[in-house]
Amino acid sequence: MGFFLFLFLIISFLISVRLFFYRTTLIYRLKKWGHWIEDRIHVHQSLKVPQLNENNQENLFYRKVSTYLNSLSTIEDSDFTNLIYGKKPNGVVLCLDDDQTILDTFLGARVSWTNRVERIEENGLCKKTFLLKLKKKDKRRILQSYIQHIYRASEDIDSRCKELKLYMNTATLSDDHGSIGRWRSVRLTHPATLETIAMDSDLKKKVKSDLEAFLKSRQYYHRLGRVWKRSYLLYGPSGTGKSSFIAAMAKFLSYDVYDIDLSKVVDDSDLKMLLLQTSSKSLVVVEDLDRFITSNSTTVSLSGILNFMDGILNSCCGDEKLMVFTMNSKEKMDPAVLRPGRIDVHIYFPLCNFNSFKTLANNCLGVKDHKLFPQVEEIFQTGATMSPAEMSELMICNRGSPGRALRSVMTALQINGDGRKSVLAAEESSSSVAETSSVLVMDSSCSVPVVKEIQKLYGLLKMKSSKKIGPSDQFSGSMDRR
Ligand SMILES: Nc1ncnc2c1ncn2[C@@H]1O[C@H](COP(=O)(O)OP(=O)(O)OP(=O)(O)O)[C@@H](O)[C@H]1O
Ligand SMILES: [Mg+2]
Repeated sequence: MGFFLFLFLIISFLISVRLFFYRTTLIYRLKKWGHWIEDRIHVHQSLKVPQLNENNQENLFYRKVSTYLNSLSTIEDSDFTNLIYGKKPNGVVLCLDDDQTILDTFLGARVSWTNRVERIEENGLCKKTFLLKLKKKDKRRILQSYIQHIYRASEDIDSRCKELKLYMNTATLSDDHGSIGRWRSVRLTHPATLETIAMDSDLKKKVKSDLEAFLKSRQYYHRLGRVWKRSYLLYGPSGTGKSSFIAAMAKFLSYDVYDIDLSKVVDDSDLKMLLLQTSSKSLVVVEDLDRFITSNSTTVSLSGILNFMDGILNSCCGDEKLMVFTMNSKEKMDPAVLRPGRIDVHIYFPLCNFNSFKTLANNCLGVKDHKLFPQVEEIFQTGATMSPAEMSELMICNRGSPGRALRSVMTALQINGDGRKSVLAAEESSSSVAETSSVLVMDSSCSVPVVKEIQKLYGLLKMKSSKKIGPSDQFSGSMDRR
């Protein structure tokens, strides 16, 4: 009995000591002393990573080390650190303080980094250096792979926090800030994401997984001896979300967008030059390709465009590229333009159906369900439809009252419905949904003239509704329209 009591007391004592160590900073202190003693026993080597090289130019490795160190979990656990406003909205990042040291471990070796900042009295400038200290015995074993690890990790972080850019080609060479050769850039601020695009949910999933598979297939493309690129054709009536989808794709992939305006391209070789000046991990976009090809409104020849879409030059302008072309209709297109390899994925953007209406109602009005939904569904069943652009603007104009917004959508659909029925009946026979291993095709009915009719009708509706709505609604109701 006495023995068990003694054992119990010993165990309780040990648990209390352990709790005491962990609840206080003692364990932390002990670890620190342990490291201090270990550091005195081993021979260390120090390596400097200066911010500037001998020509006073930026040492890019310094920036990579900085990104890497600021992402380490040890910085979160350090005694003190700086909180700095980050690139992402509402994002705050941790940042090493001057002369702060943090620890890192790699392949079982412990290394320390010190953020050395020397102030130069004469000119008041600072000389910044990262000082890497590691055991001499670990140096040969880990240094090479540790440097590669820092490179990879910082590039990964950079691509995740990257600010996306939209490049547009200019008619002449530009030396403005943010320009590269003939490309001029602005921040890509389009708010569309794949989630906000009203689109058949299965198709959206297929596109997402196609994009994800593309991102992972570097080895595959290289083994096949093919350029790591994929081409998409987005086609459908005006206002169905093709341009918004491009912005959403760019965000999903974290790629910059190079938007080529063919009317500003002088000739075939000019088009080649533009392509050569694009970087990898980008989306190269040509909007309204059908208009340029069928109306000869560009000085670029058809063969120039075909070579641009799938020529030898593609292999010289950086890997990992998506090419996206938009059209209202592909009917009058030369089959050579659409052949696999030039276009891998065809995505049709249809006018609204009940499902896309629900997505738009959720986006624009924050309404997931409403008592008027069954009536709207009935109207869609009669074959009435309109473009998502028209529908979302009707909703935005009336966003103060979801009921009024839905009624205005219903009225627009009803007035238009009779006219569309005959069009849809004629087109239904030709509608199909098909998919092959490399090509996604979704065809259904569309007719641009009808969209124009709705635009006229929409003008009338807007006038009517603007009489009832408040000043903010009137403002958005008078938004510029195509
Ligand atoms: N499928 C959609 N889902 C969500 N919003 C959409 C959709 N289609 C259009 N819109 C809205 O309508 C507006 C116009 O869309 P967008 O410019 O992407 O159409 P488009 O197909 O590129 O038209 P165009 O052929 O005339 O260039 C966008 O601001 C977007 O908010
Ligand atoms: Mg567009």
